[in-house]
Amino acid sequence: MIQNQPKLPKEFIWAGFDSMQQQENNNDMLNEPLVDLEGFFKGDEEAIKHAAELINKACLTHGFFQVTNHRVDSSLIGAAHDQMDGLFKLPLDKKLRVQRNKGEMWGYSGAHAHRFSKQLPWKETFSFGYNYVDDQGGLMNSYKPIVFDYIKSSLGEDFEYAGCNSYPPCNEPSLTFGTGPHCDPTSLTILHQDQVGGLEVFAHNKWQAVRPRQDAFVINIGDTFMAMSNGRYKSCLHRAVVNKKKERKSLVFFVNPKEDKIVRAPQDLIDREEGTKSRKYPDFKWPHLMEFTQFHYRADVTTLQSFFQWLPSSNLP
Ligand SMILES: O=C(O)CCC(=O)C(=O)O
Ligand SMILES: [Fe+2]
Repeated sequence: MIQNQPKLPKEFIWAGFDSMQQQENNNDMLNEPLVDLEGFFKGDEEAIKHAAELINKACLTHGFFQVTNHRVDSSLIGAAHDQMDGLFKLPLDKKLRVQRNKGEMWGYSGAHAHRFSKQLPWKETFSFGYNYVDDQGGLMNSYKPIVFDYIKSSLGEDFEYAGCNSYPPCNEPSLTFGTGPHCDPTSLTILHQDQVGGLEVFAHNKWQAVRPRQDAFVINIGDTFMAMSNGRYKSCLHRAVVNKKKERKSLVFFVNPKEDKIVRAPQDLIDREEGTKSRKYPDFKWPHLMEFTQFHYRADVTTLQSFFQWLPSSNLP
């Protein structure tokens, strides 16, 4: 297994990459808003207004916040982590039976080696599709109303997929990344991390660590939501670093528009723009951005610009 090697194999070395800055000595903690949803669930108007203000400000600046009192039972979150732990502990030959091959969206993958040849991420992942079924108050049902309504009302039934990440300990953590710097191509990403820590967000011109909170879900804006808001809401630039001693795990849930819907900022939002009132992004459909980021390009800081350059040549319907 990769983590047992004394020296970092060269495919995993990201040194020289611009965004390595501050990898070592990164003690800054992000002061992201922690949004308490208790008042939202109780219908307390003042509390809802306050939560909306916090979220709005976070989305305008760095696209990242955490929510507490989300009403997802902690035992359910614990059970999801237990299941994930069990998956990663399986012997490699069993994991490889569900290997995610080139051109596929789902399955097990070690370092995404089937997609990239260099600057591999120091992680293992399981990716799977998720079809929403009413689970009578379970995990998905509980947070769905909060974050999904806007996307649903403007873009129809959402399409979702999920993943589990495991970042093994690494002998030379400052030379690599668990997940390199990127913005998610998604509409929204919802993540629950264990207590090890390693998620970092680029905010106020520096990389800042996200304090792990067992009781919170991390929410971040992705490129699709940024396009839908005509660039007002920032797609969150983030990365995951690794450490020498501890394995870290995260559960991640991606929310996206339905395949046939056109991603386009609403006209009334454009009308409210100052100055030229122009659209900042061409129209697109989610499957095209997904195709681009899954099979042609590793999501990074400039995914959207690169996508719009690629799109005309893609021959997609
Ligand atoms: O594991 C993490 O904290 C980040 C994962 C991530 O950014 C992703 O899967 O897109
Ligand atoms: Fe991400």
